Amino acid sequence: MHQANSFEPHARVPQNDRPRPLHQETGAASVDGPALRAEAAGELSIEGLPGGDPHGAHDHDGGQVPAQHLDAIWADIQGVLQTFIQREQFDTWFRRAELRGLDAKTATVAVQNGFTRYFIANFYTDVLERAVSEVVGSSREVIFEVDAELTITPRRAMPPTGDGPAPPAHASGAAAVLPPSPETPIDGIRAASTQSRQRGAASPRRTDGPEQPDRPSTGQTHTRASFEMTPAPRRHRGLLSASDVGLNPGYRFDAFVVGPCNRFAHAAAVGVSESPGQQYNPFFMHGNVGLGKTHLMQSLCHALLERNPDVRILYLSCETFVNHFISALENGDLHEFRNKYRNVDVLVVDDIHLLANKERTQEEFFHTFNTLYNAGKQIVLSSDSPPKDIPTLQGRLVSRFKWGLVTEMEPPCYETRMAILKRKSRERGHELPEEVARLLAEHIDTNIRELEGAVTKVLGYAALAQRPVSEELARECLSEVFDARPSAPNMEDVLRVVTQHFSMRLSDIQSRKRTAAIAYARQVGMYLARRVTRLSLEEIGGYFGGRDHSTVLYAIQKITRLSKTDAECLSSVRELQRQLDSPASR
Ligand SMILES: Nc1ncnc2c1ncn2[C@@H]1O[C@H](COP(=O)(O)OP(=O)(O)OP(=O)(O)O)[C@@H](O)[C@H]1O
Repeated sequence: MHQANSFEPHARVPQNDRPRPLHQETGAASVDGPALRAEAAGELSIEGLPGGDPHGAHDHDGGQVPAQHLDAIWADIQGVLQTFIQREQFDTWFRRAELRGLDAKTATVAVQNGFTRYFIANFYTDVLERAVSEVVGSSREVIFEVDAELTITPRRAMPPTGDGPAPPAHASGAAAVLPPSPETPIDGIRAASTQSRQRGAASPRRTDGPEQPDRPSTGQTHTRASFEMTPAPRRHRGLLSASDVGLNPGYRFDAFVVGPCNRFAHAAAVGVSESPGQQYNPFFMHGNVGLGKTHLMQSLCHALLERNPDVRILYLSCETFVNHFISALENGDLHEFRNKYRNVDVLVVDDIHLLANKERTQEEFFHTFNTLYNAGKQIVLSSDSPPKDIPTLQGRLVSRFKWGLVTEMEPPCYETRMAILKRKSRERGHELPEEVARLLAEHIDTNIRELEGAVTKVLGYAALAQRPVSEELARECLSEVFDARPSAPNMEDVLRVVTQHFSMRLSDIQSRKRTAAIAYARQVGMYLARRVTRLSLEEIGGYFGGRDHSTVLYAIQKITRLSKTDAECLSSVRELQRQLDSPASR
């Protein structure tokens, strides 16, 4: 059974591969590349920063950094900011901002409106100043100015809108050339949503819209309109251009290996593709990462488009929906936003669990859902957990998500793993020897993406080394899978030892409850999480019921203090730390 929810943060974040602040990683990084860097580093130096200031954040003239360097410096500051805060927060508050001035004492940051200034000044000054300090090498007071133009003009230097925080630039400046991954969007549409958001000119603010009834007036299948395609002949057939992913040509039903773990979801997806907007509406798939949700959703889209190339499919991540909505609110473009989302035949939203804790967006999604549903349009959703387990999801959305078909994708059984391994190696032009397939299937049992990665690695390694694919070779190149090296403790371990030690339920630790005992256990957990993982304060807060970074910081400070003065606290912390350090006790 899928159990991810209990140990997952409210927003999914990578644990161990977070980019470090740029100066720590490389000592020099810039979107503008080595030329600017060399010029700046060569000419200028800054007090207290060994090796000089990579950006030339120091000038010859009155302490002001020359304007032509500000964009590169800001791009780096944005990169560091993205390692401190979650991407949605970054996108909301900092993506459009610009650095307008930098001298020995201050950094002047322009933002698009007074509300943003108020919000950043009140809630993000600390992180912003830390990021500035990390990049320029010493602290500056941040001063804000408002520039309404930023609402509509594109940023001069914009960090990439990828799947995660902007990766740090590497000192060498040489990017590794990798083959396109099967998950690489093929039509480059991903950036379009951001651009269109920036293009949107301010128009009169309209935050109200026609409300939809809370439930269809009678049974769903009778009252909804039947599924009729909106006649919209288009030059480019495929997903609507507001989609933020392209369809991977390999993600089709016939490339999907069916086993007991996914048989039901597969059958339902085929059913939806054959009669959209009917019995499986909405179609809600949930399961852990890498189990084939995206593959199935995209197969469904391919099949729909093959049947009718004019079908209007909007396919996007929940994050994009949230960002578009916030942007529409800011720009007073709600009307256009609603037009876009409510005039489709099929709405596919990946990672709908990201609606957690976003009240206004949930409200908007509720109305989008109702409009489409009542018009007989198909809604397809994927999530890491079932509707009822998505934290703070409004009851009316939970119930709507259950109206159609909710299905879980489970980890594949051994036979399915074997079949997938063989299929993936055949797709790459090789037959995996039986004993190698067995070895991989025995050791990689929870994530099909990892299974696929292992095939790629083994075949690639064999080709490079010009050796036959064998058990020995697989063990050699997948040492991380086979070596029984004790792994570093992760959040799951922290939560487990803390709940056991204090005899508490995980749900209590993650709840809003503030009784002294629960709050104390929670604080000890946050303290340990900071010591044994590389997660940011924000991320740690996510695992403790969505607490913010200042709550986590407070907890860490409190337990640090207490463990110096209170013997009981010290003994608890020591015992828990011992358990976390010893894999056998975890
Ligand atoms: N049953 C399957 N048959 C063949 N390939 C599969 C199957 N399930 C998953 N895969 C492959 O595994 C990889 C990961 O699958 P996918 O991206 O669909 O997972 P996901 O559940 O959407 O994960 P996430 O939640 O991380 O987005 C893809 O390359 C996909 O083609």
